[in-house]
Amino acid sequence: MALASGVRFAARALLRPWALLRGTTLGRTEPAAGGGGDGARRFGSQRVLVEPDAASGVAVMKLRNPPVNALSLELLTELVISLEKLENDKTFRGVILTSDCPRVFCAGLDLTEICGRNPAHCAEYWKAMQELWLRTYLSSLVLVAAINGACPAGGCIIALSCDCRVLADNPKYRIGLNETLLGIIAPFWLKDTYVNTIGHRASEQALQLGSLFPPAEALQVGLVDQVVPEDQVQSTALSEMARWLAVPDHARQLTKNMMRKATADRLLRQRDADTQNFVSFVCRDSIQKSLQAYLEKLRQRKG
Ligand SMILES: CCCCCCCCCCCC/C=C/CC(=O)SCCNC(=O)CCNC(=O)[C@H](O)C(C)(C)COP(=O)(O)OP(=O)(O)OC[C@H]1O[C@@H](n2cnc3c(N)ncnc32)[C@H](O)[C@@H]1OP(=O)(O)O
Repeated sequence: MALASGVRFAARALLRPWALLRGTTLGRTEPAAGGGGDGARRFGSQRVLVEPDAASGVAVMKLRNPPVNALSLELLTELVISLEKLENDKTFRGVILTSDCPRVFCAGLDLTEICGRNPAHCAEYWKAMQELWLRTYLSSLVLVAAINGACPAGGCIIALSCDCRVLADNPKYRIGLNETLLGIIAPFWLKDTYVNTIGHRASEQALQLGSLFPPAEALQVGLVDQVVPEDQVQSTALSEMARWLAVPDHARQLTKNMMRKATADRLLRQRDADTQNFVSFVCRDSIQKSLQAYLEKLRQRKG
């Protein structure tokens, strides 16, 4: 499923400089750990490790931005570029998205990218976040989230943009859009993604409360599709992938597009306005103070 040509062009124009300037070593290949079947060769970049298995047409894409896979500008850029590379390689039909960091799938936006940063940087950062959501939400590939750690806010959005979600049964691995607890709010396209997944009333309540659901509740509300013991997350994700790949790609992709295009188009129609809203919102003194206080609280937790 091709993204709107405008988005594709924008993505290339938007991302190419970062790929060059941000010191990624895209395209570096190395033998996959444990051989990986027919001599599969891992590739990726500094913060995203891709383990492709050409025989099955499935790649595992691991977020590798310790300690918590905070969505830095570099990680956002490298995720989009790695996903685009897999989409352009017709060998691959599905991607399992998971974390290489212990205990955390993804901590959401890297708050240091919007705390104390100038409006121009916040705008650049938010465009990269929009791009990652558009790429994952509309991807022609089957995307399965193997959630092997905490998954708040932006991490939850990445998981929700996948076609299905498998969560490790660990009460510390909570998932949800907790923005209100930071004194901020989820933009409309995060809200739309939530509503499309768990329904309006559940989203209305969870968004206002900033709910972070433990596995059993996440399953019950429909935020995840399966909850399994931690050591079965990857194997379960593979089984789920096989179920989705049993469907002819073209029919599945057209159906996915039918279900998701209206939501994505809503952002595409007002992408600049959304960026301006984001910048003017997060650059407010009161919001900056909230975010700084939240970051401080995070840092003190370890003390
Ligand atoms: C009226 C119209 C308005 C229009 C509105 C327009 C739209 C406005 C949009 C505004 C933005 C909306 C979108 C937001 C989405 C987000 O993602 S916001 C980020 C939310 N993320 C979180 O709340 C997660 C915070 N982190 C944690 O809860 C925990 O770190 C963890 C559970 C993920 C992991 O815990 P643990 O393993 O114990 O690690 P820690 O010791 O907590 O952290 C280690 C280290 O990482 C730092 N860190 C953690 N999270 C982040 C982060 N998100 N960003 C940056 N840094 C982070 C943490 O401070 C520690 O740092 P030090 O090692 O102490 O330096």
